[in-house]
Amino acid sequence: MAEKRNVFLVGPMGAGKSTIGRHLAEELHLDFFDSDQEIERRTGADIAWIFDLEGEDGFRKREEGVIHDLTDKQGIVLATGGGSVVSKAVRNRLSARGIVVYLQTTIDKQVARTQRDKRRPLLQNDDPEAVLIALSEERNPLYEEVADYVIDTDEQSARAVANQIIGKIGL
Ligand SMILES: Nc1ncnc2c1ncn2[C@@H]1O[C@H](COP(=O)(O)OP(=O)(O)O)[C@@H](O)[C@H]1O
Ligand SMILES: O=C(O)C1=C[C@@H](OP(=O)(O)O)[C@@H](O)[C@H](O)C1
Ligand SMILES: [Mg+2]
Repeated sequence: MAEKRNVFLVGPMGAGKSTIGRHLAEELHLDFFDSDQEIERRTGADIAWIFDLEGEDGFRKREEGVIHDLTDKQGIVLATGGGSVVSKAVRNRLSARGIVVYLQTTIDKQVARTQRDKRRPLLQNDDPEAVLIALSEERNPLYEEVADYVIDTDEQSARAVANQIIGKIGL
């Protein structure tokens, strides 16, 4: 049987990777994974607690390991965490193992979509917008580097974005 393709979603916090990924997997009849959820499942600890105990470096090591393991699979949609692409090993692994889709959005939408959710430790401070701007300067070139496709998520519902991805990637 022909190898089943994987779809990997990358992009910043609030781009909609976790939400759109779920819809995409449902539509394509693929299994859905989320690297943050998988880290929490394996450790039995939430992301904020891991950041507290192990720092961002500890979290990144776990994230890299989880993404490496999940990308061994075939026929999955994987929503990655927004910072995972900082690792070159992660970027290489995603490129080698599936179709990489960069979900793009504006800083304003990121702020609006993440402000009520206390689960993102990097945004629990006085000026989350400034953090998102700084991260975008560092990471947007990396999302672009690794992406096979770039999709704007600003003006459409999560389900509509999932359908647009399906149209573009031709799965
Ligand atoms: N296209 C969209 N339009 C409106 N709201 C969205 C869209 N995509 C995601 N959201 C909402 O934004 C929030 C963050 O989405 P999430 O999937 O967690 O993003 P990410 O995983 O990229 O950080 C959630 O409340 C989700 O329902
Ligand atoms: O951008 C980041 O560094 C992070 C993004 C989060 O995932 P989402 O991109 O799904 O919000 C999560 O992995 C963690 O809070 C760190
Ligand atoms: Mg997510």
